[in-house]
Amino acid sequence: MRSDEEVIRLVNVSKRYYLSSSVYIDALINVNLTIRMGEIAIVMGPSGSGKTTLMNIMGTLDKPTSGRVIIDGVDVTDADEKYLSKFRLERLGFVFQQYNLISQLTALENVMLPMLLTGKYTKDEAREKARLLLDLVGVGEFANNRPSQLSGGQQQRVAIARALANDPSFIIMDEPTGSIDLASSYLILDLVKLLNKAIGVTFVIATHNMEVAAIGSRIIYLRGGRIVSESDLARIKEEFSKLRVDQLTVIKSYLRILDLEEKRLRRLGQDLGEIERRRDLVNSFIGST
Ligand SMILES: Nc1ncnc2c1ncn2[C@@H]1O[C@H](COP(=O)(O)OP(=O)(O)OP(=O)(O)O)[C@@H](O)[C@H]1O
Repeated sequence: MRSDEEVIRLVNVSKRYYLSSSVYIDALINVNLTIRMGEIAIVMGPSGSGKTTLMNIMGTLDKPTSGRVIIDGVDVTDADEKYLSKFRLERLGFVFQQYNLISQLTALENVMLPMLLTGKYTKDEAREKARLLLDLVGVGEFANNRPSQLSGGQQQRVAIARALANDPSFIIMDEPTGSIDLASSYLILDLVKLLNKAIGVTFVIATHNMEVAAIGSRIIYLRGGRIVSESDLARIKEEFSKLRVDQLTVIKSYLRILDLEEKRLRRLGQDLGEIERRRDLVNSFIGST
């Protein structure tokens, strides 16, 4: 596969959910989208904007009501479930918020399973590759632990190793850091970046989290089932980067507090140096903005 090659192409994809014979929700409306090899594509948007529906369609877990879905150059729109489950196993990797590891199996066995299911690996080959994959994601020493004996971040890394097992064309991640602490989240994000840069793994990641989004090479922003245009995206980025507090209100209040403190210190006959220092700080901050 060449590096500019398309791994996903959606052509006029729409998805309508019927709640009754006459009431429906358009979860996706005429979505056209191409994801190329080597991208980290981020899917964002408000709750209910269609992210999960889009991810499920890209992962061949759901079918569009109309439009075409082409993965790895194969039009899978009308493919049956038997074909699709083999297709998913051999070509796609999935990492979910809740890890979805099999609780009765060890970390090693969880990573071996997708390889064994293809029938293309002997048990020894699968075991050896699974060990290497666990080392690669930094949890090799926990190979024989069951998921319940691992932290959330460690389980997520096992899930990434499992997703890599059959060398997928791309990995779909749904809120990959949603259930883990901050330190583990950074590890996972660094790992995703490294896998992308060093090994060229393609990722499609749905998230609400701007820190996750920041590792992306592209943001696909959904609103009301439609992809928001690139020009709107600049505005959305600006919205995100805006301070959520009104700077002027904070500064004015703070200056009033300093006035009050000054009065109090004068009353007590104390040194005003600290008050002056703080005023200078605020003034230099105002001067810099
Ligand atoms: N199985 C279903 N039956 C009926 N309506 C559905 C179904 N799945 C999703 N929807 C509706 O389709 C729209 C898009 O849902 P979707 O789950 O794709 O959004 P989302 O962006 O992933 O939301 P969130 O961020 O809250 O998970 C919503 O209005 C939702 O209520």
